[in-house]
Amino acid sequence: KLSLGYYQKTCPDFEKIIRETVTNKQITSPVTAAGTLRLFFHDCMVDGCDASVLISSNSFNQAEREAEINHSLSGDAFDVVVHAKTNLELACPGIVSCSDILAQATRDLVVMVGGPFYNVRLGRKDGMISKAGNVEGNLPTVNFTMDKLIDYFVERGFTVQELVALSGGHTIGFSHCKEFTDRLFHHSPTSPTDPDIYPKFAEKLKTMCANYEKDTAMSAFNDVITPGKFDNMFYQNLPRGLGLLATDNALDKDPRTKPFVDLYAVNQTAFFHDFGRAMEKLSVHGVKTGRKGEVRRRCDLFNSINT
Ligand code: HEM
Ligand SMILES: [Ca+2]
Ligand SMILES: [Ca+2]
Repeated sequence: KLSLGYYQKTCPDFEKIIRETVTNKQITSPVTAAGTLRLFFHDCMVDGCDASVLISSNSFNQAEREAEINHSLSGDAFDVVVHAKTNLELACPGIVSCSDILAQATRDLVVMVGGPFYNVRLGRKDGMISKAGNVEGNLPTVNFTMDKLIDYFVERGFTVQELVALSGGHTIGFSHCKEFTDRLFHHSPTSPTDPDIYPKFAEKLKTMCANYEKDTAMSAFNDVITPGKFDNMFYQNLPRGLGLLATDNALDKDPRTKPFVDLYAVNQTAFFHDFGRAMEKLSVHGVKTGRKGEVRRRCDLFNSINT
């Protein structure tokens, strides 16, 4: 029920307004692209791509943002959606859903930092539920075994190859120390540091994260070589011991995923093609249309709360 031309008649400047908004935002805050890509993933995997992740909590409802894993979502990512919504409400009030804004903004930001163009079909409605309790178990974490990670994606309709391609999202952005300190300090009784990590890289990370329990803001790039550029460097890093997260490193070890890591490391065109296809699929994951949702007036509030 979604279509590329959904707003052609009702909001002809939709594409232009989003493109201008994200361009301005990404230039002033270069972390926006990575933050928005992760925000979109966290939205789509919890109750579909319905902007449920954007809802603010109130005294009656603990929204998805309150879930521990979502505390580290980027403020700039929420911000770019709000800016786009404001500009769109001025041009065509009450027409464009927040879930469509997030999907389209994510694509434009991926393209802006060098990634592939892919089609974003439009016509999503915004969800009417956002509960912190729905988040746990619906998003993957770095302590997942490869069995668990594969099950997680396959249960949601994604293939192992799509798991590897989507993990390439970690070619941009960063992670806080607590996401990889187990690999630095508590790997095993005989070797506290994971021997898979290139030794000099491990030393740098250990110095940086030495006080991670107090200095909780400390973080490292997911792709140390080209952290701001969307490219296939993420896959080239893995066999060199430059993967940051345990789950990313594991992609290069497991025989089910390694062939795709090897392919994407030598063939950026294949990566871009597969990432684009997988993003098209992620972008329609569990979408709501018709009366299953609403077009929110404000992206952080259900309409019922304003009336
Ligand atoms: C495969 C399972 C995945 C796991 C276990 C995982 C885990 C993580 C973790 C722990 C962080 C660091 C968060 C922080 O400390 O702030 C992160 C960041 C990020 N993730 Fe994932 N992720 C996964 C899949 C994905 C997918 C499918 C995408 C998108 C296609 C994605 C995009 C990102 C981005 C762009 C960042 C950087 C965010 C920023 O810089 O603000 N991740 N991920
Ligand atoms: Ca959602
Ligand atoms: Ca990169």
